[in-house]
Amino acid sequence: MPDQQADTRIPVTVLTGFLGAGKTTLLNHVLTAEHGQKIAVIVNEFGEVGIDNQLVVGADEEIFEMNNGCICCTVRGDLIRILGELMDAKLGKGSRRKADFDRVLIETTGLADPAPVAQTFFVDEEIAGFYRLDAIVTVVDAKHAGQHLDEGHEAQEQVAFADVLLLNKTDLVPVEELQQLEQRLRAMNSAAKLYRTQQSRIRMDQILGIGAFDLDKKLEIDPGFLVEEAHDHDDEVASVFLRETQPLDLDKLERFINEWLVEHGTDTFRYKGVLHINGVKKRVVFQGIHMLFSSYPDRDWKPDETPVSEFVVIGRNLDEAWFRRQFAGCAAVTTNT
Ligand SMILES: Nc1nc2c(ncn2[C@@H]2O[C@H](COP(=O)(O)OP(=O)(O)OP(=O)(O)O)[C@@H](O)[C@H]2O)c(=O)[nH]1
Repeated sequence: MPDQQADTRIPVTVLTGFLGAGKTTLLNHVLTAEHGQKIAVIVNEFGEVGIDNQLVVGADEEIFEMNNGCICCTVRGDLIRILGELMDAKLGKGSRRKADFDRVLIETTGLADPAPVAQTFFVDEEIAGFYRLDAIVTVVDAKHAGQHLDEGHEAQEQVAFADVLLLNKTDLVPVEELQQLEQRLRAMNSAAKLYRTQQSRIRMDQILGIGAFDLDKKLEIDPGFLVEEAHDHDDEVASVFLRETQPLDLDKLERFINEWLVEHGTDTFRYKGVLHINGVKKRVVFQGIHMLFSSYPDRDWKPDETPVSEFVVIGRNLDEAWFRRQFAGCAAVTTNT
């Protein structure tokens, strides 16, 4: 491993983990922690419009969104472009205003295979000269990981490629189940550091600046790592994006979601949104993963924002027309807020 002290390249942390595991929660910790570092963030979401960027704590200017596909395939060109622009901004070149940052954090979609993202830092010469991949941090949802690892190739790749595994949501499962899951994770990846977490809380020095990414080890796991182009995705997973300008009735929304989940909970990986709810002055954040969902008032709508509800559902066998009808049907009779 190269000497980290002598290496002046910008360290990059790739944050992965299956849908809803706790990546954005971790990102928010990193952005609010006292580490005295300036961090440029690149967020990639599955679906046309990002919800996550609205849920990341007050760091608007540093967030670069990539929403037109999955970071590991269709938008890898975008990733290279954004990294190039950031590099120019740091060096004071090009048309962008100068930006100073000490490290880069990339939050991938829950459906991304981290290998091609990591590959970017080795195969593109300019990128490799300026950035150093520090670590791949994978957040694992203790409640749902069993199912995700049984079903999908992406969740397995995310664990196999991790340098640090955060076994998160330990509050939701009994300790015996945690131990079994830990054994399963260890069997898949014995080299990664493994920490149990709640709300993705972890010390910054356990995930940042750890110099953990070791190319030789990754080549042992995946000998084609540096040359692979295509990889399989679960093609059946799709997303539906819903938007409504009329204020919504939250009870109606919860009723239709519940109705859907009775039959489709297993196939519905993730649903989340920022909502404009009738009679509520604040934005309402809605978070759902399989059968578990909750909503809470967040901050007031800003004077320059037009309140609107945006909601995304990600899963298999989604009935888009049904969702559109139901969502539109949640528009409430307006009361003054
Ligand atoms: N009970 C419990 N819930 C948690 C924990 N960590 C995160 N959550 C909740 O899980 C939900 C998903 O968390 P996120 O941080 O948005 O997950 P994510 O991985 O960014 O989700 P995607 O970007 O959609 O893939 C949110 O409602 C969090 O508040 C935890 O340790 N315990």
